[in-house]
Amino acid sequence: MHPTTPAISFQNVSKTYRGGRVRALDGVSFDIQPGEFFGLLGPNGAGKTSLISILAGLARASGGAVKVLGHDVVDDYAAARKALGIVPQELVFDPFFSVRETLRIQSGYFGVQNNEAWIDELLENLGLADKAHANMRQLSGGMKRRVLVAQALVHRPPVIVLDEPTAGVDVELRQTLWQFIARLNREGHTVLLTTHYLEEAEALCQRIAMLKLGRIVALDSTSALLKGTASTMLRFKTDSALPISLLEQSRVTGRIVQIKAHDAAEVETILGTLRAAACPIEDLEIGRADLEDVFIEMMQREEEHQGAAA
Ligand SMILES: Nc1ncnc2c1ncn2[C@@H]1O[C@H](COP(=O)(O)OP(=O)(O)OP(=O)(O)O)[C@@H](O)[C@H]1O
Repeated sequence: MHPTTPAISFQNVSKTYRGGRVRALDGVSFDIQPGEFFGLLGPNGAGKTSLISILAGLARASGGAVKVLGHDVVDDYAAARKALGIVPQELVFDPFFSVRETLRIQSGYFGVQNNEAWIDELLENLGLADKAHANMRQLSGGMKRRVLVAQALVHRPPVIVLDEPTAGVDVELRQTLWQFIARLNREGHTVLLTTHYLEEAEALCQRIAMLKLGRIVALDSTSALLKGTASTMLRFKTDSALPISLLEQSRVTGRIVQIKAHDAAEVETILGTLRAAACPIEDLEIGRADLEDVFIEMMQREEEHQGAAA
């Protein structure tokens, strides 16, 4: 393999449904480099599942190409699939096999022999060691999800794809999972994560792509994305209407108001404006903007852009 071959390459990928009436992906292009921990974020319906399904070979792109370590997911399916470890959203298992049997079968599927030592390591690291002989149907939802992760990793894939792996998952599993995935990433595995938990993406991902209505609306290092936005956020509660001059930069949810500021001087100006307008505020907090703020800002910008284009 050439050293610059991307771990995953999306090249002008499009996907339409219902005879072209629904455009789920519209010219998506980006590369993920070997060893990266990459986040793919987007609101419901953005196209994340469509993109991951095409990557996994479960769906066909309507246009463009996807490659895994240089292997086209259609023309060179077996090689591309073997390079991928995909942790799906849905729990699908044969209920009659034990956990260890499930993992052995999956190893066999990828032609990996004598895999017991790695299976033991997976069971240990995912907190499944005492469940090795339990039948799948006896496991709780959280335990089943751990087996899904083990199953995805059983053939030691260089590229790991986690599709909303912690949706509805307890804190303990989230921690166990992230420790283990972070270790695999340090050891050189590439990780692609789709998540709704922005704090997870912020903590784990080196680069992030934001998808909206089938298009990439932002793609940058996590730190650059955070820097590109207003760095400070004022949060407070009020029962009064805000001064008009502050409305544009504010987000109001019931009594809770969040106002973006670029620096300390702007914070002072905002507080001065509130005072001058005799707008009483409670529970003032001044904090750093987080990825959620960036995300909302990007999504709003895109909406304005779409509005202007229409
Ligand atoms: N089989 C299908 N038939 C018709 N439309 C579909 C189909 N699958 C997805 N879509 C549409 O394509 C768009 C993208 O959906 P997709 O599931 O890829 O988004 P997503 O980002 O994964 O959303 P979520 O976070 O809700 O899973 C949506 O408008 C969705 O309604």
